[in-house]
Amino acid sequence: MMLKLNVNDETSRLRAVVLGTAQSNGPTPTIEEAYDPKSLEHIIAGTYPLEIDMVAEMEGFHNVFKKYNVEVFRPEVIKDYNQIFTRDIGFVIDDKFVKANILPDRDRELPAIDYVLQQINPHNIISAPVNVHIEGGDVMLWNDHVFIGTYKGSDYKDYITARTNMEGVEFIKEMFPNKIVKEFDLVKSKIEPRDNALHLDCCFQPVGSSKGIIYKSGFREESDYMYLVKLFGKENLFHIEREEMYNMNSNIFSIDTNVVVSERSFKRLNNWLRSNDFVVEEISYKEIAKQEGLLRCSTLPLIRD
Ligand SMILES: NC(=O)NCCC[C@H](N)C(=O)O
Repeated sequence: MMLKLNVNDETSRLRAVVLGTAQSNGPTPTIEEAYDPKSLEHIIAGTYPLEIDMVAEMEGFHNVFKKYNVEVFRPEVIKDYNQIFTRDIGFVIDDKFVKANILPDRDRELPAIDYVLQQINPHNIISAPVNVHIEGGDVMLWNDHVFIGTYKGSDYKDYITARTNMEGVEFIKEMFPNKIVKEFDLVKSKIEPRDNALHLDCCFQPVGSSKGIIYKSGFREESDYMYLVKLFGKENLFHIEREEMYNMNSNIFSIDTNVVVSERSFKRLNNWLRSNDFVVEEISYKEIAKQEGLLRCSTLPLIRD
């Protein structure tokens, strides 16, 4: 049976997804090996998460998918390799699977889902030229729109936390001429996770059919933030603070327009969601959060209604 890919937004009823794995995550990385500032912070502090705890957290996530009868694919396990954040290794737009051109430190992750790609019509798989950098955490669908996080600074190449370049934005425009592609210039830091929007989903994400979660200071340009305010309406955006951004509140995950998986410590956000008639499936994900990724980052949706 071939997979009939279909993703047009972030929140329609989910039918099939790739969920990353924390199995054989490997030993705690060295300072030199870290490729995001939050992992770095925990490596230095001696609080880097343990595999056994992260595996348990991902099982909790998997159980929510089972409850909602979502078909779940897992990557083949590579020995001692981090494969938690499947989101970034590729993404689906409409019926096309776009292979990401990811950070070289992470380039073994994509071949581990080859068995999934083999169930997709090869005409629907897109590869980008080598000058294109793009990761799935920066790509977000909103009906006619594709939102893309990028970094426009001339020092782009110095930032290991800048993962999507303007060539990546142009590539998506060329491949999807019928979409309105809007890029967002994100703040980046190599050393302070509170001032680093690693991907767009670390400072913004739509929920439901008309709402969104946003961290204003994640955007280098106020006009980019204003674009989303105009599109969604200010009253529909839940604004998070610096510490909430650091804890990754914008990185929850939607199973349906009224069902959201969230971290149980996100009290203020979860209350807002419930008061707006969302069903909030609360799970524990605080250990994985130490690696500067959360629930959206751990998933790669293949089919939504
Ligand atoms: N979409 C995301 O924000 N993914 C999180 C990736 C975290 C991982 N430590 C990285 O730096 O690539």
